[in-house]
Amino acid sequence: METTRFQFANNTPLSLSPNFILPEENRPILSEVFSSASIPTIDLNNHDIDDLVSKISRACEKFGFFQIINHGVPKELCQRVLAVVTEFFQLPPEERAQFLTTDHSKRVKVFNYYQKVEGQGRVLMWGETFTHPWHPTEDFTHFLPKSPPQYRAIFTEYAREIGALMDKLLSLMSQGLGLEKDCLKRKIGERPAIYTQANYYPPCPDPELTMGLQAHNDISALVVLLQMEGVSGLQVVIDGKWVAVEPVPDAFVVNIADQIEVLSNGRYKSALHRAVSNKRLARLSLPMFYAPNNDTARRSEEEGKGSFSVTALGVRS
Ligand SMILES: O=C(O)CCC(=O)C(=O)O
Ligand SMILES: [Fe+2]
Repeated sequence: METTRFQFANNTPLSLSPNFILPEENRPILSEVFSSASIPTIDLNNHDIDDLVSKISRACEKFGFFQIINHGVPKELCQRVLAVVTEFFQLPPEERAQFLTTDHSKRVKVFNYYQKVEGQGRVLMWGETFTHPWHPTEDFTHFLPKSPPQYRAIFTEYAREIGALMDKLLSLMSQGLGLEKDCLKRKIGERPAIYTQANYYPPCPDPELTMGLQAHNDISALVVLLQMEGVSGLQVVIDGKWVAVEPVPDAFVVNIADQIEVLSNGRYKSALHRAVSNKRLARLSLPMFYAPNNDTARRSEEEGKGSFSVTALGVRS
């Protein structure tokens, strides 16, 4: 991937300046990061449904993160979506800049994450993010960029596949909680809030001084993330230690986000994770988020079930 000329859309010079350098206590200590051996890779092409449900359920309970292979989404489509999103980040910065905004209500935007550091103000993360809605059944295409020209067609096809995959995962997770197959999906509700967030991390001369994306929990319900092969960066906390989620060929990373943690009464874990930058190579990650819309979340609250809590599901922690 051509990276040397990468420029942020917001024109911040990409150099190890104080804009990007984190205070020592916030920096990643890469020598202390473990390999991903402990995060399960689950084969979805398993006709023994009880076995599959139990593998998924155990992964959700113990780690909140796992990878899936033989998931049914064509490899060639995954490659095309990564390629076209990469092409988006390779557009001249002024073209991407038309999507720059600090207005968080905007549904399509390019922005840069930052960390607020006492005494230092904002420290920028070493990456640029492009977010927009996706939905397999509703028309979202008018939200998508016209350039690169294939973006809309490829993303529409990809969204359809990921929508079907999300349904399957939600059904397996519901069964793992001892619930009806469609329970989680019903509870998350009609017209879910569905958005993607493409994260582009240029190579960084010293990844120990910066962060691609600071440690966070995802606030949605469920996430299916596609990452480039051969470039690592995603890390998750397991038993108090940072563990690398190395790319597995033709796999998606799946993670439980906050809403399913609450819905499952804490049985399924929303794990803390982050992305570090890479010294030699640019990295692209493409998480697809699935969440209840604001009305569903508000209604649940008004019905007196705590925050978006569904102890009403009868799940015991
Ligand atoms: O870059 C990654 O792999 C992590 C992305 C992520 O956690 C997010 O966008 O919420
Ligand atoms: Fe995340």
